[in-house]
Amino acid sequence: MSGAVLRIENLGCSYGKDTVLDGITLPVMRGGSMVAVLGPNGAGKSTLLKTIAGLLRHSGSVKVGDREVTGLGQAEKLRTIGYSPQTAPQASALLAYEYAWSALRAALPELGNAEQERRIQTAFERLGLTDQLFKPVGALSGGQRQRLGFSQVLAREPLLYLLDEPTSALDLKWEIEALGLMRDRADRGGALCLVALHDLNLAMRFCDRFVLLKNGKLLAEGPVVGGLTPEMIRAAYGVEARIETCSRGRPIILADDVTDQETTPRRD
Ligand SMILES: Nc1ncnc2c1ncn2[C@@H]1O[C@H](COP(=O)(O)OP(=O)(O)OP(=O)(O)O)[C@@H](O)[C@H]1O
Repeated sequence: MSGAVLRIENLGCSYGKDTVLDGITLPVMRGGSMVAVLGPNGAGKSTLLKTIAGLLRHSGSVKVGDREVTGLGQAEKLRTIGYSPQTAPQASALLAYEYAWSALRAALPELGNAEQERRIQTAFERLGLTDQLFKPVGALSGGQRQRLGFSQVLAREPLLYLLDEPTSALDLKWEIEALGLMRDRADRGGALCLVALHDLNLAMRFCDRFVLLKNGKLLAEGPVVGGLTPEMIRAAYGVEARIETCSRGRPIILADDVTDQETTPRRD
């Protein structure tokens, strides 16, 4: 594959009889971009990322470079696509370092020991895990475990990152560090990153574009700054929100009230 280019056309995906993605067509996405995948619970964000990762059968087309993702072999997929699921690594007796190293060895055996070690150490340093190297995965905190899962993907240095809520267990500092790292991979490494997020302010701060899903359909897409509007937020989430400018000149979203009658408890 020559570069990080992703083409999605008329994508559909079902679980049994239930259609959960329907007719999703997106503009071509290229390396250097970080795209927020947004939408309420159950909108289809994880399903979209899993489908792009080639993990689910689908209709329509998902092309990574000039190849259908379903046509990529396992080794090629692991080299090209870094998919990080919503759930952090399961507790186990493996040491954190063994966990990361065995995954990297399986994905990129051609790297050799020295380069594998260098990449893992770099990823651990960037994610503040150096002190946890020799701890069993089961002895890590939830946020440390989530960072460990992320380190495994970072160490592979793929062209395409698919991160499903990578900050859900992280504290304020590590939210900024983790998404800053991804922004850096896009800006300086030419990677393309799709990241499912619930925090719209993190999306506004780190991503350049967004894809907004609702009920498995594309509600809107575009540049985050100027493109994501209070009307879209209301339509997607049933929440009244304002977009204001903070003292540093950055846009900030303030959520005021739930407006969706179906999800507002009656008081009478
Ligand atoms: N393995 C599965 N089998 C059947 N239905 C599923 C499965 N996984 C997800 N779904 C359904 O598909 C729909 C989309 O789920 P998905 O996990 O993609 O949503 P999401 O936008 O990532 O949600 P959340 O914000 O809650 O993580 C939901 O209605 C969900 O119930």
